[in-house]
Amino acid sequence: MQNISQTIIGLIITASAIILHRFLRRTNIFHGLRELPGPPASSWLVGHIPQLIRLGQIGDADFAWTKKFGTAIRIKGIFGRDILFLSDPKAIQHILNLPYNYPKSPELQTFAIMVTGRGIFTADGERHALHRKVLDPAFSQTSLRSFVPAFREHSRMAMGKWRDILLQNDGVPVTIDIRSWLARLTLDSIGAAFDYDFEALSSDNENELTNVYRAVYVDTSFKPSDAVLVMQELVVHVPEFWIPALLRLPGKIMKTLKHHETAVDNVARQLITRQMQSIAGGKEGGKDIMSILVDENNALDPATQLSPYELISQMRSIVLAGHETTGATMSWLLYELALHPQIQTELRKEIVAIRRQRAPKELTLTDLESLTLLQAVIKETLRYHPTLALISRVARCDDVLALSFPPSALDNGKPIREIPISKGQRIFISVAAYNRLPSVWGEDAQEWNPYRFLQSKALRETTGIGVLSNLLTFSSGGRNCIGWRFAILEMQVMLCEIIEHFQFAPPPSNLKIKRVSANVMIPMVEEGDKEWSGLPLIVSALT
Ligand code: HEM
Repeated sequence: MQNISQTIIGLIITASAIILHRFLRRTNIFHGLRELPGPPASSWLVGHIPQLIRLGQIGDADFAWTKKFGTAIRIKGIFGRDILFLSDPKAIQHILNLPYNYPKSPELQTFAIMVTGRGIFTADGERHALHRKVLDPAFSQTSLRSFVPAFREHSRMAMGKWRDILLQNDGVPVTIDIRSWLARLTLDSIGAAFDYDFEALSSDNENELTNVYRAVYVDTSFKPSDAVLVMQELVVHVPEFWIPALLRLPGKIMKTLKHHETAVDNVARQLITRQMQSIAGGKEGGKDIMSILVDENNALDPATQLSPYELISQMRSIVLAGHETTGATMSWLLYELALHPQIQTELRKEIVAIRRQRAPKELTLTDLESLTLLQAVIKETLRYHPTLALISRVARCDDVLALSFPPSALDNGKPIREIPISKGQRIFISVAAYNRLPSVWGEDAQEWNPYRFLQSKALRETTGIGVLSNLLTFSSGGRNCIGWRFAILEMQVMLCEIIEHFQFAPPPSNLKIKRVSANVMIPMVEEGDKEWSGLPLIVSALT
């Protein structure tokens, strides 16, 4: 009897120790993060998450906290969890250069599996490296060059539709929801890169697929309630093999995700079958992304090859990651040009001048590269409006992070130069805040000013972050955006076509444009007490 009670007491003590240990780890009472400054949280349940993704405009909290507390801050997540909130270049660089030591945080990973399956976006470690190896050739310079005619053709198709709208209005400038058109244009452009017509532009209105994508972005993540935020945290504990069952649950979010899965998987299956049949028939494979992917995969040792499910997930990942991000960036770009008419005119002059030199031939890639203001306008928009404003990670092992800008004037008077990181530590990397650090971008970092990219590099602090001009917008390190060159090229082509022929002015004054979080940062219109996702601009035709 005594033995039994001793065993029970032993079990209770062990269980309590485990619970206490987990609690302490979670709240970081005893380690380095407790020294860091940060804003007070008004809710234990959801911490600062609403400020980041639900209240005000996206980036507002990031800018205010960074200005007040510095580039390494402690904030609160769900159930009082401490989160390291970073905009510090050295610390960010370290984390992103070790992608498998700092994988995606579990709640993001679970959601990403629900949306994209098991493709490049959700693969980890060696499997992720294999996904990149198989995909890299589809994003080579040669491959990208072959997509240019399709980018051009689809831009012209969208412009033809805008001309029709203007004609119906007797040529008088008209308000057009540019975001909806750019979402359709970028969806068709990425479809063309898969040699598939999503028919987003040719349909009279938004078609089933464009609606599905809009729903994936807006319905699943715009202004999530506290209950949804807590659910996302709890779903992490559900084993992965239950995810297909979760997608069958009732409710708007699950219904949208299931609808998206079915719609895109059907297309992906058709494309894989088409390429397999070409190979079986001895025909030369296509040059589109899926054909290259299937060919590269077939060349691998059969033991390591990607499964058909992984190939399908690959298409889901690329189409999702590749169209709305570019569409939203282009929307913000045209919005900024509408707000800065002088720069819009100067950009048009640059484009028209090179077009006159080349006519009747199309512009070459070298021509596009030579347009310095065009490059600067794209880079400045990527800096100012990063469509993925927050990158979320978790530490897989203990580590130490060195800082570029140690927070000074702490209570004990000692600046913190390094932060000890414990295994399991959640980290939010604020792309929005880093991209506007005055210490990196200058005192006018909070202004949209493309000329900063035309000044001497010496005027800006070089952080070595990212794939392009110190920007964090395409992330950095081994999990950077594989499609960044695709996005830049597509935007260059679209911009050349559109700015030459159309002029943009700000939306009517009763409409207020806000930057909101809906998986990506999208424009939201406030019209009285109504809110809708879109970006209406006043458009006039020039030629
Ligand atoms: C302006 C447009 C774009 C922006 C701002 C952007 C941004 C990003 C960012 C920040 C990441 C890292 C996410 C993370 O690790 O949590 C990422 C990853 C990715 N992007 Fe992009 N992206 C853009 C366009 C594209 C395009 C056009 C494609 C494909 C055609 C693409 C495909 C991908 C893929 C497949 C990944 C996952 C890479 C990996 O995990 O190895 N993106 N993107």
